Amino acid sequence: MAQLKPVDEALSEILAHAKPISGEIIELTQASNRTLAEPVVALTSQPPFNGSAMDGYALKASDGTKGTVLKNIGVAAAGTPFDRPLANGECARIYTGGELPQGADSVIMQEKVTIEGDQITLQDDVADGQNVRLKGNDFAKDQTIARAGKCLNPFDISLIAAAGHGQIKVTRKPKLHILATGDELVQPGQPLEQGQIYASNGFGLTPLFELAGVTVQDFGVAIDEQAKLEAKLQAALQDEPDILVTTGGASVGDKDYMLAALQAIGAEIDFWRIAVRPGKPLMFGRLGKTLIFGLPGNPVSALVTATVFVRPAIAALSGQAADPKIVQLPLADQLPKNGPRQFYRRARLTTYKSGLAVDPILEMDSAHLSSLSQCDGFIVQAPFCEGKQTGASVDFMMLPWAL
Ligand SMILES: Nc1nc2c(c(=O)[nH]1)N[C@H]1C(S)=C(S)[C@@H](COP(=O)(O)OP(=O)(O)OC[C@H]3O[C@@H](n4cnc5c(N)ncnc54)[C@H](O)[C@@H]3O)O[C@H]1N2
Ligand code: MOO
Repeated sequence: MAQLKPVDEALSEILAHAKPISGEIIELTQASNRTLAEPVVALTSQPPFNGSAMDGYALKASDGTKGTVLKNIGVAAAGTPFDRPLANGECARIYTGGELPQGADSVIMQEKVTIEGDQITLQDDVADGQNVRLKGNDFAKDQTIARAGKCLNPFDISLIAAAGHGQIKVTRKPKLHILATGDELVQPGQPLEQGQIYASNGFGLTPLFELAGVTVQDFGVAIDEQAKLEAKLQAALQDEPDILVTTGGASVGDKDYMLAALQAIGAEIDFWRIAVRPGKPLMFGRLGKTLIFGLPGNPVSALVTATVFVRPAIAALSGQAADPKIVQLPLADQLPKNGPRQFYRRARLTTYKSGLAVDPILEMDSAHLSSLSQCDGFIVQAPFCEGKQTGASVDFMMLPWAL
């Protein structure tokens, strides 16, 4: 058998073909989890004026000595500025978010004054600039506030709104099609006959990919006949998705037609079989602009390889830096040594000596879904690496929903 391709080599080859796709303008309300196609530059300074951080009185710091009596000459409310400049010995009532009147440079909280008619007496000293948010202290007009390639989270979206943008340019959402294979597969909800199992892969892969920011269409199940598989593949490729993901038929059994069927319809296969566990028979190829991932049928293999190989490709197509989110954490238990393939070993987050740690799950079967469902991520073990003792540090690929 040909040498298995190392994981890093396979990933670099995949990423070399996953170039960022075109951009489109969208409403900011639709921006969650979308990736910026260009930097966002502030249309205004934030705050746009010198404003108060407290409900109280705007004054000149030169008048701000404890015991001073000031005359209150008006109100500066948020949205309704006070239009007269303050003279020495004067103050203005101001609310949080109100613009400082001209001449004022400081604010005293209302709890720190006593009031009598239109006069206030300061109960504390006031420093220059106290309780004032200076214009542009958050960001300045024309400042870049978010970089191209940033996948937008809710906090980013508020920032962009505060900078005045109702629309932004993001990369188009990649389109991803899924096709399963296997005579034995039955949709959940249907009765199961002898020898059949439920088709579970598409159900996990769809949200896994959607969380990564693509639009998914599931083309169902192809039966194990090469001509029928070719027809199904052609249907799934017809409107040129950015990615096609198949599961099953990737190994060497007489009914494993995926490689032959992909070649027969004209796909160029870049590689088949990787030194990865689980997921050895993974194939990667291309047809036109579509990247094709032939994942193994075993459910754990399919979901792990989708995480390790397909998600970075989605990130790259979306214009993001591929970021596998690997962190170093101590082991909460012993870790057995590894064999010849890079192992993505199921593991749970836990605590060890009152810090965050990972607990390896010993189940290794690539069809065992309940252990996969219990894991928070994968300990990444290089080929042939030695076992490790409790407390030793390991590389951990955290799943997006882990914490
Ligand atoms: N002689 C060898 N046999 C196998 C090798 C090998 O190197 N030599 N590799 C093994 C490895 S590793 C894997 S992984 C599997 C992958 O096989 P296939 O990709 O051909 O997958 P299938 O045979 O189609 O299915 C395997 C298993 O998974 C179930 N399955 C398939 N699709 C689904 C689905 N959509 N939902 C749920 N379950 C699914 C299927 O019923 C089988 O039980 O090959 C090993 N064999
Ligand atoms: O690679 Mo297979 O997924 O080990 O069973």
